[in-house]
Amino acid sequence: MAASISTSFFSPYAFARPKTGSPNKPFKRKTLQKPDPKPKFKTQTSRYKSPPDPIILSGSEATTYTRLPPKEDFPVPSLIPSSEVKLSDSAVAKIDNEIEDLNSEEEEYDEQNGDLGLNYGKFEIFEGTSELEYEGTGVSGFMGGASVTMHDKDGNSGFISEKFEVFEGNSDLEYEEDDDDFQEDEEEEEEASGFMDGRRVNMHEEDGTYKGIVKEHGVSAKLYVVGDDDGPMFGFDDGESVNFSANEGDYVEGENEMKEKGVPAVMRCFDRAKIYAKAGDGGNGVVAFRREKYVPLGGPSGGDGGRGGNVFVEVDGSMNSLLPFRNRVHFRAGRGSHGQGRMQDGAKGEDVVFKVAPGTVIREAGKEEVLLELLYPGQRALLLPGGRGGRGNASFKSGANKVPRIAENGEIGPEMWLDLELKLVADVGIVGAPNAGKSTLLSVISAAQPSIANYPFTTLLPNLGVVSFDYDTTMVVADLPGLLEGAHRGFGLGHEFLRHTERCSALALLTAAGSQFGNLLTKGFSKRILSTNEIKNSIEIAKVTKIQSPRFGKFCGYDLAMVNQIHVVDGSGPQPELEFDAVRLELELFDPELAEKPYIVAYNKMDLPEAYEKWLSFKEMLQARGFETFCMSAVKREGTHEVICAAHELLRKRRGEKKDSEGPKDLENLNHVAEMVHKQRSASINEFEIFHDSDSNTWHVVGSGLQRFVQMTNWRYVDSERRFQHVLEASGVNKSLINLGIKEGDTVVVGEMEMVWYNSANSTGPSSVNNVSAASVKWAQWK
Ligand SMILES: Nc1nc2c(ncn2[C@@H]2O[C@H](COP(=O)(O)OP(=O)(O)OP(=O)(O)O)[C@@H](O)[C@H]2O)c(=O)[nH]1
Ligand SMILES: [Mg+2]
Repeated sequence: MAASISTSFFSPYAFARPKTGSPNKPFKRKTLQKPDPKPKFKTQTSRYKSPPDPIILSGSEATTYTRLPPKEDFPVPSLIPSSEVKLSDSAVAKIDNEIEDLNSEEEEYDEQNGDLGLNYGKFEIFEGTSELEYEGTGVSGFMGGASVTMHDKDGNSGFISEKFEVFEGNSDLEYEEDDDDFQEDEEEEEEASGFMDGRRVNMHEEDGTYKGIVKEHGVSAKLYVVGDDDGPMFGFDDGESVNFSANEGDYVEGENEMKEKGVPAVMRCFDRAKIYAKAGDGGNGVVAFRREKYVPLGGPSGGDGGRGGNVFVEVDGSMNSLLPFRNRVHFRAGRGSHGQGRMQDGAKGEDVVFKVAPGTVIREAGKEEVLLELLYPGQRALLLPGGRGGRGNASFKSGANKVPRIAENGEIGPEMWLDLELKLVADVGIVGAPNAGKSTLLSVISAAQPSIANYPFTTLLPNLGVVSFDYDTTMVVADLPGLLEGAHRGFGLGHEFLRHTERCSALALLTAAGSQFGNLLTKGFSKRILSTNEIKNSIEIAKVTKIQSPRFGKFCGYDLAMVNQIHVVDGSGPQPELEFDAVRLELELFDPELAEKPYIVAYNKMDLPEAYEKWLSFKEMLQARGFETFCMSAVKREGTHEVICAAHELLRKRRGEKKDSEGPKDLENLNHVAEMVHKQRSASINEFEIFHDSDSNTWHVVGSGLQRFVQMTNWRYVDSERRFQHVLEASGVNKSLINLGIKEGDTVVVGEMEMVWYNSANSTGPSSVNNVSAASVKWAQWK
């Protein structure tokens, strides 16, 4: 109450008015220097992140790829020169040698022809592979089997003929224009073209901005470029900064970082996304009075506003990538309805739920701290709670004030930019003996490019690939290191290894054990098969290691339950049946549960006569044991489709079973983020800090409780101002300001309100609030 304020000699008045309340005075925005009293959850940091690790040729890094399903008519170079293939000189192995030859040849060529040449580094950026052949003289060569026209030194003639499919034969990037048009455009309007991520884009001028269209996976994205011809140019593609330069090879950095060149957006967005979530604002309360015949003095009847909608995040077991977030970035819950007369409260705002794949980690954008780690299908977390509805005047009725003319605004819902990262969990693991053709299979069914070579242990770390059946149906397949002797490859990799395998559960388990085998082997068991006991010991050690790393253990536990297997058997081996049994035994010894997971058997290398001959007996043997077996030639891409269809069927069944049997039971309470947000926002009004800006004589009162109070105060109502004065007094703000030496005429800023300090002693008296305000208040302004 105003009277209580008068007890102090320096009785302060801080007055506030909304900007609309001052029709006569011009609205002025005041620049405040410090501090920044921004609400905690409005953090907006750069949308750019450090670039992903470059893709390298060696198979020693865990890599993730995705692409559309292989098409029969896809223009891939024939790798098999004749019907019979000797592994030692198989075409796939040959490519490695050819790359080496190419490198040396290329250097020679550059030396001889100073001004024409092949820019090897340039090709490397396209997904890091180098199936690149050089034809010799002239200005053309071959890459991935497609003709490539070389550039001259200026970089302005020539381009890769055909479409972007030339890059490893699997990218669907293509230009809008065809080549001929492109050449013409280039001559007529040289400044109207440039390079984005190494690709030339034709631009046209429109309203002073250069615009162009880049087509990717059949979807065209508009590219806007600003800048001048001399300086670097920056482009924006779907609002995202892209590297764009006038000259090929120039590198233009984005705001904070550079993008990985040549990687289609689909791949970049596969396991990362940045989204915006905002909970709904609360509805406003209203001031209303009951007016009814025969009911004199009906009393206040303004209802409360409805609560804003919440933002939930839910794990969807059928998702295995974050690609859907390419289409939708903003998730806003509905706002609560306003209250109405006759004590009618507003309706609650609509909730919004965004779904993520199992294994998704959520962080506040730009921060390291993990907010949520969502592993299990069905898990649901309240991420942002909706804003509280404002109270209507019926709620302010009290013995002292039976006719309250006050109602609150609804609380603004919290908002947050979130970084999502998917720590991928494989749906299917390809297991088998070393050299069985596991990596070859993965390379054929997905866009993954694992190292393939005709010797055991080529694969040291898991490779992941996404197999797409259509745009909606995909599964993640992991190519695992060879199982039998692959164990001893773990030696020396230690925890580096674990870091990489974090994303691939099944593998993680197997290889963790492997590294222990490796340690044993180095202790003198080298080059001989371990005894069962030794293997069991190793497994125990491995399990302990696994448990020591909580996250690792968590993923392992989860993945183990999820992973199905494609067991690839090398048909060309001396005894495929024995090889098959040995791998099963290994799995069983490692973890009986793992061995019991559903699997299909794929008998590989059917193109080789020795495999073909043994196929029938192998099939009969497995049929007798009740297994369905497929035969295929991974290299020739024959029979692989049936294998992945069967694997997918297995997965589908399993997902169905899991849904029925497990469901989201015993799920831990994941609402801690919402609780944290709520706690921060509803801090007590007594918790505040005061900062003084002596240049402008401004006092900033910063405290989330007070700021929230200001935001929810509806200044249209007379009583609001009195209540606000009371809060300033009760919270101790006035006292603190006096102690700090505030002087008459100084500015006080609380939340969105700006007021002038007034000493009541100089005024007509504290009780006449209205008079004082008329005489002294500088109208409050919204910042
Ligand atoms: N003829 C023939 N050769 C194949 C076939 N599939 C794979 N190969 C060859 O077998 C060799 C081994 O293939 P990879 O895919 O590296 O085998 P892997 O199982 O991944 O081997 P590790 O990673 O060492 O365990 C390579 O030389 C392949 O070219 C096939 O269907 N037919
Ligand atoms: Mg391999």
